[in-house]
Order: sequence, then C-alpha cells, then structure tokens
Amino acid sequence: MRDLQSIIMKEMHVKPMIDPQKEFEEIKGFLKSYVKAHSFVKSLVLGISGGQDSTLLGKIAQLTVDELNNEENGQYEFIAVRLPYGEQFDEQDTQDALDFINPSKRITVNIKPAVTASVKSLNEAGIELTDFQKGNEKARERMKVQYSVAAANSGIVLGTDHSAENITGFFTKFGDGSCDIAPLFGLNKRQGKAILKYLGGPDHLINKVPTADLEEDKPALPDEVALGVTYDAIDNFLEGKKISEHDQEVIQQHFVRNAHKREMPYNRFTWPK
Ligand SMILES: Nc1ncnc2c1ncn2[C@@H]1O[C@H](COP(=O)(O)OP(=O)(O)OC[C@H]2O[C@@H]([n+]3cccc(C(=O)O)c3)[C@H](O)[C@@H]2O)[C@@H](O)[C@H]1O
Ligand SMILES: Nc1ncnc2c1ncn2[C@@H]1O[C@H](COP(=O)(O)OP(=O)(O)OP(=O)(O)O)[C@@H](O)[C@H]1O
Ligand SMILES: [Mg+2]
Repeated sequence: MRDLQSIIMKEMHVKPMIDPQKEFEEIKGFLKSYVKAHSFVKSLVLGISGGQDSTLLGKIAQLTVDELNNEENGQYEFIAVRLPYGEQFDEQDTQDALDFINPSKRITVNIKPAVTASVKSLNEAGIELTDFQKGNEKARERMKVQYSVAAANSGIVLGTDHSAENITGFFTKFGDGSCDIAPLFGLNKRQGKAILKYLGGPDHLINKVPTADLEEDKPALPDEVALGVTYDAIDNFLEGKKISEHDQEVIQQHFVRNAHKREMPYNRFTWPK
C-alpha cells in the first residue's frame, strides 16, 4: 500500500511544502518560456468558472501576459472565457474572479444551446444520455469553445488540472481534462489556495467549496462528496503524510481506475505496459 503511495507521489510531483511566491514565479516562468519558444502564440485562453482553480490560473496568466508585454513591448492577451450553461448559480463569483484577474479580453459563450442540440441529435439517433453523462457533454462543449477561441486568436488553451485532481481523474476525459498546457500540475489543492492568497485573491473564492457543477439532478455537488474523500486527505497523501486506511484505499482506487485518463490514447506499443 505504502509503495503505491510512493509511486503516485513521484508521478504527481507535489512538494511536501512550498513557498507560494517561489512557486508562483516558477509557474509564470514556465508560461513565459513556453510562449517565447512558440512564436505563433499571441494569446492564452482559459474558461473562468468562478471557482478557485480558474481564478488562480487566470490571474497567473494575466500577470504573465502583462510581464511579457512590458519586456517585449508585445501584444499578448489573456482571454478569459465565461462559459455558463444558461444561468450560473454562482455568477457573482465569476464576476468577482474576472474583476480580480482584470483580463485583457473577456468573452461569454452560453453553452446551453449547443449542449441541448447535441442531446437532441443523440436522442433522435436513439441514444439517451443520463444527467451524469450530459454533465460530461457540458465539459466537452466548454473544451470545444476554448479551442475555437484559441484558434481564432492565435492562442493556446490553458487547463487547470492540478495534482489533487489528476490523481483521482476527477475531470471529463477530453473535456476539462484537455488543454494545450497545464501550468498548475505539481500543486495540490491547498498549495493552489496558498498561491491565490499570496496573489491577493478574494477570500470567498479562496475558501469556496470546490464543485464541478455539471449535474442538474445534483446542483453544485461538492467534489468531495462526489469523490468520497476530502481534499485535505488527498493533499496529505500527495505530501507523503499518513492518512486513514479508508481514505488511502479510496484515493488509490480512483488513481488505478482512471489510469487511462493520464495517458495519450493507448496503442499496441504503449499497452499493456
Ligand atoms: N480503461 C479504460 N481505457 C480507456 N478508456 C476508458 C477506460 N475506462 C473508461 N474509458 C473511457 O472514458 C470514458 C469515461 O470518462 P469520462 O467521460 O471522463 O467520464 P467519467 O470519468 O465517468 O466522469 C467524469 C467525472 O469527472 C467529474 N468532473 C468532470 C468535469 C469537471 C470536473 C471538475 O472538477 O470541474 C469534474 C465528473 O463530475 C465525473 O465524476 C468512457 O466513456 C470511456 O470512453
Ligand atoms: N461555468 C464555467 N465557465 C467557464 N469555465 C468553466 C466553467 N466550469 C468549468 N470551467 C472550466 O473547467 C475547469 C475545471 O473546473 P473545476 O471545477 O475543476 O475548476 P474551478 O471551478 O476553477 O475550481 P474548483 O475546483 O475550486 O471548483 C475550470 O477551471 C474552468 O477552466
Ligand atoms: Mg468548479
């Protein structure tokens, strides 16, 4: 059991302790060097949900763009994309996140008409999605929109996947799990919180209960309820601390079951390992 924890920790790259300022500088440095190494990149694109992760990455992306523009007299942009499914219950949080980030550009695309059309077309073909499956359809629609925005703006799509999410595979495959670069990977949830605090993020967003908010049957379902384990336990596990046997079991089961989400699609040469 402890062996698997060591293997997972190695793969997830979480430090047992961080200096939020130093970690922020490292992530910004990564983003800057990626942009500089790819001359076509003129914009960074990210969906802003009103949750902790996208508030953090949105702020880092904007600060990166500001710095690049100062240094290079450039015209880089961070494009913040609001992607509500109709009306969002936490719309005010999204507005607060945007005010904090102060992005170069804001775009809003309501994904509801597209999702409704997809569900209807599938239905006509004899496929009825459950509410849960429709949730994944929403996440994939959001991904599609962000790729369109990036393509139209010479940009790349950022993803908020971090180690406390990657470890359990708690994302939609080829939905919010898809992106061009994932700058927050290597952080657990509390480390993301600490960096957001360091950057002066609003308290209510720092302390907000994490939710995917994809299911209409279970609005604003907390991630921790869906997962059956707390982020505190996941964070402790990733930092190499001892947690309860039950929590360890739950985390490891998620990790093993969702191995396919952490790889490129398997082929004859990559599977079996
Ligand atoms: N062993 C295997 N090898 C290769 N592929 C495999 C596979 N097992 C399933 N698959 C494929 O994966 C699909 C299932 O994966 P997927 O479609 O992702 O669906 P699934 O993992 O069932 O659901 C996604 C979960 O992530 C949560 N989520 C989604 C989006 C955002 C957030 C958030 O935190 O914001 C959370 C969501 O609430 C839900 O609990 C299957 O339909 C199949 O196509
Ligand atoms: N309503 C939405 N509008 C725009 N983007 C969204 C929306 N919902 C999800 N996303 C995108 O999908 C990503 C994954 O969602 P996730 O819930 O994991 O992160 P979050 O909402 O930023 O933070 P938290 O985990 O604290 O809820 C978000 O970071 C964001 O980029
Ligand atoms: Mg969320």
